[in-house]
Amino acid sequence: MLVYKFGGASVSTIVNIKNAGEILRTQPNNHPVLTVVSAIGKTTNALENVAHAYYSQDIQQALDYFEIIKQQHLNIAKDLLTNELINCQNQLLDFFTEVEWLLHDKPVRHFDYYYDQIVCIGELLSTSIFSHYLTEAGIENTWVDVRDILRTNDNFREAVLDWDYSAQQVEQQILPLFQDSKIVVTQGFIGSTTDNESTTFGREGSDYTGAIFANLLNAESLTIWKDVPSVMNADPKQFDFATPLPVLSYDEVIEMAFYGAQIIHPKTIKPIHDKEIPLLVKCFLDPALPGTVISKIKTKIDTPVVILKENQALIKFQSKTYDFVGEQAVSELYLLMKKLFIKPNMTQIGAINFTGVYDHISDKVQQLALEAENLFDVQITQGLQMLTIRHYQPQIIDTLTSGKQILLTQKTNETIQFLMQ
Ligand SMILES: Nc1ncnc2c1ncn2[C@@H]1O[C@H](COP(=O)(O)OP(=O)(O)O)[C@@H](O)[C@H]1O
Ligand SMILES: N[C@@H](CC(=O)OP(=O)(O)O)C(=O)O
Repeated sequence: MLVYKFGGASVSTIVNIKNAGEILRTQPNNHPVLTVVSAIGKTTNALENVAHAYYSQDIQQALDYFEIIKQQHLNIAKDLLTNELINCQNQLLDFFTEVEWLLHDKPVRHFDYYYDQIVCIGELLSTSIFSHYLTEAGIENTWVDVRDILRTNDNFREAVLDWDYSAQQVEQQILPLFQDSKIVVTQGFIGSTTDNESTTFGREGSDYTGAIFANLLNAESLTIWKDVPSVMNADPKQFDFATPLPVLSYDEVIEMAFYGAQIIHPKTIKPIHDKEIPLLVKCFLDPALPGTVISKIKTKIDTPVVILKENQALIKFQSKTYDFVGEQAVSELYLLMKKLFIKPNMTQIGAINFTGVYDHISDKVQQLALEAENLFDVQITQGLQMLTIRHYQPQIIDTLTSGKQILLTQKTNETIQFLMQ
């Protein structure tokens, strides 16, 4: 059993969808493949706009945004399909109706609940189109609504998997499907509660879904198909010195992901690490390239690995009373962060202040600052960059920090970090 994950980029155009189909058709040894697919291109961002417009009760704006998404998907289906077109359109229309019904109701619950009910549709649409395309191309497959399989709690936007229940569903519902066809197509990123409410695992969470299925199916490997030749020592879109890393250990990749390397979602590693399942990162544009093999084997890395995170916000929490910021104040701050599902990328503590650096997800950062104002004087600095260099050398530090104002630095034997502007 193999698990393949196709991200938004690998199904973003007609050519890419056909290409992903060919990867499945020509997959060596004709293994059964559980295929996890993300929303097409940047659909999730577009659906986020629908959710925000809806929650601020600008219904017309929400419907207008949604109309664009509908047309984009209908156009892709029209361009891609002939025999399967009607079946696919009918399935798409059912999903559209689900969202439109919701958009006509008044919001009475928390934003994160509505976010998940709306945003989950991206993966349902993409998999419907992809599965119908495979059928049309003569590649037998079965489409599955992953919300019938992956059960989560109701932490909307950051749902936690019920492993036992989901394992049962995989055994009872997924495994028998492979008797009919070698390929099962399902959605990344989404799940569902016991009350059949849709949930999501956090942005870019489809890699995690791939890892969940690899674990539950005891897969031979998990392959994540990307638009780059492999995992590299930096994002090639940001740095032209980026070079491929052909082999990596789970330990290295979990650190890279933790520090913000956009190539793999941080939650992906644990489920495959626990069953020692290799993770292959391969290029969908050229499947013959070797890509990167990630496994438990420790490898020495000679080249510095660079991660640059943009859009960071520094929040300085200063004691209002000139009392020390001790364990009581720090634990209250962490409880607040837990409540808001926001985690610091870097922290520093002084006598009368605590400093945290966060991804600037606007609603969360503002809310944290606002709620912390009961306890601290709060000051936010936005628009910062966080540079992390693993296996650092003096020369690369000089090159990458030259001309920058450094606001914070942290250093261990392996990793150096700079918050800069
Ligand atoms: N260390 C890295 N090595 C390779 N690519 C990286 C790295 N860090 C970030 N990237 C970026 O990750 C992108 C692919 O990931 P992503 O866009 O999330 O794909 P998808 O949405 O298809 O899963 C690449 O285009 C590349 O710009
Ligand atoms: N579509 C979701 C989940 C995801 O993982 O997407 P991608 O595989 O394209 O990063 C998102 O954009 O957050």
